[in-house]
Formats: sequence, C-alpha cells, structure tokens
Amino acid sequence: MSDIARIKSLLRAIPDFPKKALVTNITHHLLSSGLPKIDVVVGLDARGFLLGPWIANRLGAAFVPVRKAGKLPGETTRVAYEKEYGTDYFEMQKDAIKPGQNAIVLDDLIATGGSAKAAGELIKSHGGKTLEYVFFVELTALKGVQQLDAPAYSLIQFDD
Ligand SMILES: O=P(O)(O)OC[C@H]1O[C@H](OP(=O)(O)OP(=O)(O)O)[C@H](O)[C@@H]1O
Ligand SMILES: Nc1ncnc2[nH]cnc12
Repeated sequence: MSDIARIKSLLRAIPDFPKKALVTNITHHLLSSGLPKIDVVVGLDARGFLLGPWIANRLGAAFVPVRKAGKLPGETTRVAYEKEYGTDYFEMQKDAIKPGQNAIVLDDLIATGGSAKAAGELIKSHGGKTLEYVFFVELTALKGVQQLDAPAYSLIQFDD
C-alpha cells in the first residue's frame, strides 16, 4: 500500500456532524426571514471560519474574515473587546466592506457577546449595516444578545 493510500485508509466520514442539516437550517432561516439581500457574511476567528464561507456561498454573498490582531495583511481597522478572560483585539481589512453593504455576523457560539459586538462595530466603522447576528450555540444565561445592535438567531440555546 502506498503512503497516500495508507493515510486515506485512516480517514473516516462522520455523517451529519456536528448537527444534521446545520448549514441548510441557517441558510433557510436567512432566506425566509424577510431580511434584505445579504452582501457579506462576516465570520469570526477562528470557528466562524468553519461554516461561514459555506453559508456565504449558498447565499451568493462574499465572506469576510474578522481576525485576531496581527493576522491579516494590508491595512486593517482594529477594535478592542472584553472577553470572559481579558481584553482581545479584532481586525478587519480596510477594503473588506463597502459603504452601504448589508452584512451578517456569523460565529459558532455567543457567550458574553463581546466578540460579536466588536465585529458589529467594525462593520459599522466601514459604513456597512449588520442585519443579524447568527450563532450555532447561544449560552442564554450570559445574556450576550443584549449587547448587540441587531436581532440575533441561534440554532441551539444552552441555559445551564
Ligand atoms: O461571546 P463572547 O464572550 O465574546 O465569546 C464567544 C467567542 O469565544 C469563542 O472564541 P475564542 O475567543 O475563545 O477564540 P477561538 O475561536 O480562537 O477559540 C467563541 O468561538 C466565540 O468567538
Ligand atoms: N463560556 C463558554 N463556554 C463555552 N465556550 C465558550 N467560548 C467562549 N466562552 C465560552
């Protein structure tokens, strides 16, 4: 057996992980909830990068990464935000969003809401509009959605 064939033999597919029809559910929500045309899906470093581009592709939208400080090339806009365990910095490339564009923020999880709020501030500072904040999991006890300046949608709510 060749080395490549051996590596391939060690891989396996796990159907419907992490949740059956995850992307379909989110895309259906975004297309059926009366939102205007979404121009940009803004995904948050790092786990917002896993499904964000896929959802953007389904919507016919662009994908824009918001990254932790120092990771993006070129000119960037930076914003500080508070997390449960201290201050962090998010950046977006200066030409990533054009004035007047409609965006959604996408992340795997909302806890305190600090990360999503910071992304919303970056979108606003570039002249964009956040239509909705979208998460796979919401930790409801932390009330993070109360920090946000637009409606939030989550697939799964955890209250413990
Ligand atoms: O609502 P908040 O209190 O801001 O917390 C939510 C954020 O925390 C986690 O990411 P983390 O910053 O740990 O980074 P990682 O994705 O690189 O692990 C999670 O993926 C969210 O992005
Ligand atoms: N409180 C929390 N629990 C699980 N994942 C998290 N990511 C950020 N905050 C978190």
